[in-house]
Amino acid sequence: MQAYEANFDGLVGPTHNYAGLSVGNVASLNNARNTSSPKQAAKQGLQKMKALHDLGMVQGVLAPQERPDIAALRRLGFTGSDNEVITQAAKQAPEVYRAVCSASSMWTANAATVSPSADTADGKVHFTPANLTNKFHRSLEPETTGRILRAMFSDQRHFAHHQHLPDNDHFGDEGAANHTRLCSDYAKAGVEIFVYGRHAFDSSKPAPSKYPARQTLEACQAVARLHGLSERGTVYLQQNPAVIDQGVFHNDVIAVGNRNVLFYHQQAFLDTTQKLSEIRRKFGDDSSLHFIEVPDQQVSVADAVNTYLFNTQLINLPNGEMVIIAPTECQEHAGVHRYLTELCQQDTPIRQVKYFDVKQSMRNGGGPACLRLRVVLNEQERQAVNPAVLMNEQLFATLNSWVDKHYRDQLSEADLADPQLMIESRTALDELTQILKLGSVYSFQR
Ligand SMILES: N=C(N)NCCC[C@H](NC(=O)CCC(=O)O)C(=O)O
Repeated sequence: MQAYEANFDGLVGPTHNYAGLSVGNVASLNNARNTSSPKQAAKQGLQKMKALHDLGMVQGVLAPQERPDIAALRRLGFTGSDNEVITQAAKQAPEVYRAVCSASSMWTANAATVSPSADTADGKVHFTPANLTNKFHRSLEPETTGRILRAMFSDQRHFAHHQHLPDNDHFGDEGAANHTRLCSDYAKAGVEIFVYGRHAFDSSKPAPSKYPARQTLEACQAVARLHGLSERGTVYLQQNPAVIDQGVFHNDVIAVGNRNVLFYHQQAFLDTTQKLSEIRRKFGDDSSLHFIEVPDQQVSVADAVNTYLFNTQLINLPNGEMVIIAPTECQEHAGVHRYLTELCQQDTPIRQVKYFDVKQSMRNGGGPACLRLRVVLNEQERQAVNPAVLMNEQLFATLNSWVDKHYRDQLSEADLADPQLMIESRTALDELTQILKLGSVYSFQR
C-alpha cells in the first residue's frame, strides 16, 4: 500500500510573543522583549501550509494551546478570579507570567515523536507527546498536546497514543526535533534515528558545558520501547556537545533526514564515522543511501544557526522529486544561498529549493522544520485522520478569516498582562475547536 509523509504544522497562537525564554536558543535571547505580530506570524504559517498543500503534499494543522495558562498559575499559588490571577502574576512574578503566555506550541516538531506503522511491532502509528521538561514554558504543553493528537488521530485500529515520559530532566524529551527517519520508501520499515545531548545516568559521558542538553539517551530509549521499535530499525546518535554550546539546542538545527537522504553538518554528531556505518548497515539497501555532509569550510556552525540551513524540510513531491523548504534567511545569506544553489546541481536526490518567509517564528528560533510534525501514513491511516484538520482551499480561507477576526496586529510585553487578551484567546480557540472538530481539548472548555 502506498504511504505518504503528512506534515502537521502548528497554527501560531494569539499570544505569539518574544519573551527571551529559551537559554541556549540564540534567536530567542537576541529578540527578547521585541514587539511581535501574532497575526502576521499565523498568516506566514498558513501560507507555508497552503503552499505545501498546493505542491500536492498531505498537509494538516495542529491547534495552538490556551495561553495565558491560568491553570498553571493556579498551581503556582495565584488565586481569585481569572482576571485577578493574571493581574497578580503579571505584577508579582513577571518572568513566570511571560512564560505562561508563550505560544511555543507552534513548534510542533517538539509536540511528539511519531513512529509509522511500518516500523512498530503492532503495526499501528505510535505517538508520544514530548515532555519538554527543560524549559518551564514548554513543559506546560504535553497534556494538551496529547488531547489534541488524540482528537486528530482517534481511530484506535490505526493509532496508539502514549502518555508523555515522566516530567524529569533525566527523561528530557523534545520530540521529533531530535528524531528523523530514513527509509527506501515511506511504506517500508525504516531506520529511526534518535539524537540525544547527554546521558542522564552517567556523568562521565560527554555533555555540553555552557548550554543545556535538552534530550537524554534514556528518554530516546524509552520512546523506542513504547513504540515497539526493533533494534534493527533504531539508531541512537549523540549530538556533538560543542555544537549545543554554539546554540544548536535541537538536532533539527544541524541535521535533517528524509527517505534516503541524511543532510547534516560536519560537526553535528559524536562518533560520526562509526554511527553512519551503523545507519548504513541497518538501512540495508546501500546503493540508494545519501549522506550529505556540509563541511565547516563551506558553512560554519554559526552560519547554520543564524540561517537555519538545516531547519529545512526535505520533502518528496508526488512526482518523486526531493525539494528543500528553506527559510528566506538562507536566501539572504550569500554563502548559504550559494551552497544551496550548488547542492541542487550535484548528484543527490535534492533538485530544488523553495524559500518561505517565516520570520516571525525564526525570531524565536523556529524555522520551517520546527513548525511541522511529520506523520507517515498509509492510505488507510490517512482516511482515518480527522478530515477537518487537513488543509484545503476552504480550510485555508476559513483559518485566514479566523485569524483576521481574533488576532492582534502587534503584541508587546505590556499587552500580555491585559486580561482582555485571555478572553480574545479563549474566544478564538473555542471557535477553532469547532472548525477543526477537536471537541473540548482546552482546560477552559472542560
Ligand atoms: N528546533 C525546533 N524544533 N523547535 C524550535 C523551538 C523554539 C522554541 N523557542 C522558544 O520557546 C522561545 C520563546 C520565547 O523566547 O519567547 C524553543 O526554544 O523551544
